[in-house]
Amino acid sequence: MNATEAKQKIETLRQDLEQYSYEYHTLDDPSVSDYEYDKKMQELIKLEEEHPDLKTPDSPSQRVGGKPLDAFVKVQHDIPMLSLGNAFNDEELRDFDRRVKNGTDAEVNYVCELKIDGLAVSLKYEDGIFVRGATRGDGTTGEDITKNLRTIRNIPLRLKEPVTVEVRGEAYMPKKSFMVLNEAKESNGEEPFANPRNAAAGSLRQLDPKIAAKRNLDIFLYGIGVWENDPTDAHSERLEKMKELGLKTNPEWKKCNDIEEVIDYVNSWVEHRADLDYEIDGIVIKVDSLDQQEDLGFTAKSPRWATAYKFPAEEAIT
Ligand SMILES: NC(=O)c1cnc(N)c2cc(Br)sc12
Repeated sequence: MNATEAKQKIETLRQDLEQYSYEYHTLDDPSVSDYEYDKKMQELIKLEEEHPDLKTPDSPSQRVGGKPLDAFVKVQHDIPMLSLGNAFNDEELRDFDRRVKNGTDAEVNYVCELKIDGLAVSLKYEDGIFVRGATRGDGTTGEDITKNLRTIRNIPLRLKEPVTVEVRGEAYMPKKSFMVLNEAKESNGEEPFANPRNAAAGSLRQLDPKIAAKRNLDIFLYGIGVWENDPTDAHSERLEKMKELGLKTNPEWKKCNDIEEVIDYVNSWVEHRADLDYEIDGIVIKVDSLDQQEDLGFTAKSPRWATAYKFPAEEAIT
């Protein structure tokens, strides 16, 4: 096989493997067996070893790569990753709604989303290629944890379109993985993690990507930092476009026409949060229109166009 044929074969294998991984991890609907996947991965690795000039960081063969880091590099977020104001009961949600309506003349629609109890992260894609992942840090400065985030199978190394965008989301550890990890820790005489959030944060702050790769972490993407040629006018459109790009968004989001519908959504999840296979600590409510978000703006710390309804702390998983 000459270099041109090898390049074409490598590209075909990568596209197949990315599609299989997306079907398996994000859609939960694999079209091939693990054997078929592994056979193609071995073929890709062999071809890349025979043609090292064709091995690139976005290859599926490069997910768990490199030796342990000595330390994490600090990174500046182009747009600060802010925190949210809180609401603790229905009346405080109505207060939020009144403040929003005082800040805009148009009719207000909201988007409600589950507030994932994990570690907030930023993923940067340039021309569709995953180039950098970082923790939220203090909102302005985070840590570069790209190598660890690359081990999360639901983070595509290449988007379905060559867009340049920075997306934000929450990396988390599913409840089942948390229990298995803590059982292993306790049987090794190690201190168990207190909760899945600490386990996710502790795993992503490992300097050795091979450790993070074993922690079965997952992610939901829910926001946008910088987006070149952003084609959307509403947050709900962004969630749909992110999914089209191959990014994993949480399926439970809901567009609500008024605050009473928001309150119904919140109260339904107070009752059903234990049914989820991941932990949530509340509901995030956002004004859907991006123009209205811009009109409402920000306080020093938080957007005026969003709030977080906080649940009481959940009983520890035992
Ligand atoms: N869907 C969302 O916007 C969302 C979900 N889960 C979270 N932990 C957070 C935190 C911020 Br800040 S936003 C958000």
